[in-house]
Amino acid sequence: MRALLPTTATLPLFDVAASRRIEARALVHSPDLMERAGLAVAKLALATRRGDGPVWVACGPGNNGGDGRVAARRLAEAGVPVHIGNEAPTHPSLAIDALLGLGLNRAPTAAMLATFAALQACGAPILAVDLPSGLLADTGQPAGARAVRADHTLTLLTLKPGLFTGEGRTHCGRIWFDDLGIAPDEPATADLLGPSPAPARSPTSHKGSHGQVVVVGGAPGMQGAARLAARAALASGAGRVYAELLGVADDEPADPGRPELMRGRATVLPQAVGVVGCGAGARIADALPHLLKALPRLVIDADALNAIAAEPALHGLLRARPVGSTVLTPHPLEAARLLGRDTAALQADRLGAARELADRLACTVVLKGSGSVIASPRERPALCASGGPALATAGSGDVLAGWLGGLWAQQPDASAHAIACAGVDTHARAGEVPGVLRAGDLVERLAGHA
Ligand SMILES: NC(=O)C1=CN([C@@H]2O[C@H](COP(=O)(O)OP(=O)(O)OC[C@H]3O[C@@H](n4cnc5c(N)ncnc54)[C@H](O)[C@@H]3O)[C@@H](O)[C@H]2O)[C@@H](O)CC1
Ligand SMILES: Nc1ncnc2c1ncn2[C@@H]1O[C@H](COP(=O)(O)OP(=O)(O)O)[C@@H](O)[C@H]1O
Repeated sequence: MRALLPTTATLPLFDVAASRRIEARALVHSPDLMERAGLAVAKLALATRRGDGPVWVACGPGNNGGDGRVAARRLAEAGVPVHIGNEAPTHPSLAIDALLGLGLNRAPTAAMLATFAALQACGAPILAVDLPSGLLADTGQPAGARAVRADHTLTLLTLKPGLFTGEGRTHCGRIWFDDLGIAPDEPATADLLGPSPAPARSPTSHKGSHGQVVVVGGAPGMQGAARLAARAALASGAGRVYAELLGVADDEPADPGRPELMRGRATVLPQAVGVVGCGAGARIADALPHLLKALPRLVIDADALNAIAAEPALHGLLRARPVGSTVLTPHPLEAARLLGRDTAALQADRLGAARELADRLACTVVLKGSGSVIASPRERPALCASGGPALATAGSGDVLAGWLGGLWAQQPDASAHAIACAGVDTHARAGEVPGVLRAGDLVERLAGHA
């Protein structure tokens, strides 16, 4: 058993169907899985209970409840007072949520919701078995009005996508993992990203070795977004970074605070990686047909995504681009516009939505937000569990777009999917600070990583 985040390597994620197949095969040679699960829960309970009061174990009707009952027995054997039931004992030292796990298949009943509420009100830390009750393992969405908000979640046998995306992170608390001694014997449903190394820099390299980026955006009043993207591209180590600022006279500097940045035009930089759309306003729609046809590698963000959503003709140009040459970085609202649905429906299945969008537009899609999803046609999707609410501030998405463009400029042979996986995770890790991280400061933290 181990605490999982921050991840130190890429790890496999398995959805409910895959987890059940793995479990069924494992049970043939290891029929004592539930004993192992319960023992692991009991061990973590001993480490996380607060005080000497009884451990409350709330057990559901299925095997999740079975795990809870084994844990209760093990705790009792260790001399810990245990209370099994749907109502809290007096002054519990810990509450174990063993109500519902992988078998959640409908909105919780009123009686179940009442037990959730009692868990939440009992005053003890909550340890969820496998996943917080009421949370769907595939999507990280509550199946009904509410799911348990645990302080710790001990996930068993496999890691499930819903722990890390959607509402997963708010419900799981600290995530622990015990594989119960079983090695998964089928390909993962998705990858949970580990850390990525910075691009290598040869001792004899020069700026021409590290590629070019052109950021197209910065309409009147929104230059900051384009400048943040350009600064991030520069911080990644790109050799030359140009800003095509739609709202700034040609003889003005690209960024008075960052003299390394240059003015430039995508039309005369045919080898540059284009980072298109940051603070670009509606005018970007006119430039997009040329950009989509001319630039060999593109990161498309913000207003450019909205322009594409509004103009079906641009879908055809996107789809006509070479495989692996385009990354789209929508936040949930932008992704919802591109798919023609509402944000809540999109968030209800982030992994599915990102895959659908990637297939429809033949692009790599980074669906941003807690548990960013990276999906590309014919690739296994990836989930990023790094990052946190310090990134929930204006401009952090512009920084991501520029960072991806800068990484790609330096690694022209890398696929869009590989660049997106590496860049999203590094950007998110740089954002793991208490409080809020201003986007300009995020760039400085990223510069430390390059
Ligand atoms: N069988 C084993 O050896 C192992 C089992 N494990 C545990 O088993 C769990 C899966 O067990 P199950 O497949 O029995 O599923 P669960 O125990 O998660 O739930 C299934 C039961 O809950 C009911 N239910 C579903 N949604 C409900 C709702 N909204 N309100 C009220 N009741 C609802 C179902 O009708 C069924 O009776 C895993 O999450 C894990 O905790 C793992 O520990 C791995 C090993
Ligand atoms: N709670 C959070 N947890 C993890 N990452 C977050 C969170 N909130 C925001 N982010 C990240 O911050 C960035 C915000 O991007 P975006 O919404 O486009 O902002 P902006 O348009 O202001 O630049 C994305 O990379 C997103 O994944």
